[in-house]
Amino acid sequence: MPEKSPSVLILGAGAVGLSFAAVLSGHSEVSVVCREKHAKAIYEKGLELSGIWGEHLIREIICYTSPDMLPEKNYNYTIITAKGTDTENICNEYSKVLRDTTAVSFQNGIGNEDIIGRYSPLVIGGTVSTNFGFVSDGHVIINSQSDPVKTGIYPDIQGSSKETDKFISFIALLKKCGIEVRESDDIRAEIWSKSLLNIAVNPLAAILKAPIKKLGDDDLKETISGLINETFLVAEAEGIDLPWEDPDSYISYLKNYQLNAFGDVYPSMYYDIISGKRTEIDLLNGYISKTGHKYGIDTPYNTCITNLMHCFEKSRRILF
Ligand SMILES: NC(=O)C1=CN([C@@H]2O[C@H](COP(=O)(O)OP(=O)(O)OC[C@H]3O[C@@H](n4cnc5c(N)ncnc54)[C@H](O)[C@@H]3O)[C@@H](O)[C@H]2O)C=CC1
Ligand SMILES: CC(C)(CO)C(=O)C(=O)O
Repeated sequence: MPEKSPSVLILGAGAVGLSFAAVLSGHSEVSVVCREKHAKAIYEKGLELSGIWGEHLIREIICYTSPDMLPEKNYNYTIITAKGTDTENICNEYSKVLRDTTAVSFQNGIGNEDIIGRYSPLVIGGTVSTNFGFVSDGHVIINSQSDPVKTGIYPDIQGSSKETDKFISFIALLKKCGIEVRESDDIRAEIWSKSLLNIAVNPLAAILKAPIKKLGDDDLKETISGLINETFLVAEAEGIDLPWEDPDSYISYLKNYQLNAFGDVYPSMYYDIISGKRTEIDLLNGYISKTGHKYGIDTPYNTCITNLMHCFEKSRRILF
């Protein structure tokens, strides 16, 4: 069979990475770095994808479970979909690959692209406002979505024409595979905008063991306002141009649109907690707390929720 072009490697392929692998395999040669249990299931029965991005069963996915298994090869694109807590570690393990590729982050949180930029000559940032989960090993499901994928050259579009061409080809590939995508000339602002949702929703849903729609409860109004107000202040200090005029305009959008778009599903942080894993709190609320401190901005809500999540992480690890 002739090799499909371009070549894509997905590093840290779990719910998000395997879903992208399934759809990208239509028009590219996809390899994934994943855990043994998924590799085994994919080789036995193929990679299965269900849900709103369509039903797929793909047999030609190449799986690797360690750096020494990778062939000597320059991948056109290397997409990182590991949790933000694992970004540095996975970049380190796969640094040889990252040296000669365009690296893309499809992760939550603030700071991943800065880490990846130390390993790769060109970084494309991305935000994904879609809910992904597992049916079983090697079988992923996409439940709901509030926005298209947004991507842009990180930190801004001031790249060379060669870099811009690589970015344009990447967008074209996503579109060809049927992924709804918007290009952004200010991906930092997009990452902060997407993080507002995760900052407001993820830790509270994890602590309350509640689906996303429950975050509209009046009892949580003050807490969510506190979290978002502080994030707006820190964003301003960082020179981030958020697309909402003020915190209340974003909170209306959250309540009237985003909470309903996700409804009954649970955010990724909930699954981290119930499976006893570390969460991405330090790249979200923890990032606001730490950066606020740098500028002398008080962030009591974000600091409190970050500390609570750290305690919760520890106790869940003891319980499970
Ligand atoms: N699940 C969701 O609905 C959404 C998740 N996100 C974000 O996307 C990112 C990925 O999330 P998920 O796919 O849910 O996480 P996941 O935990 O399902 O997948 C990450 C996978 O990477 C693997 N991994 C980590 N380090 C590795 C290494 N060194 N070698 C091999 N495998 C390694 C993990 O074992 C795991 O299987 C996170 O930043 C998350 O916040 C964004 C939007 C929605
Ligand atoms: C968009 C959302 C809330 C989808 O589940 C997400 O980013 C997450 O789960 O972390």
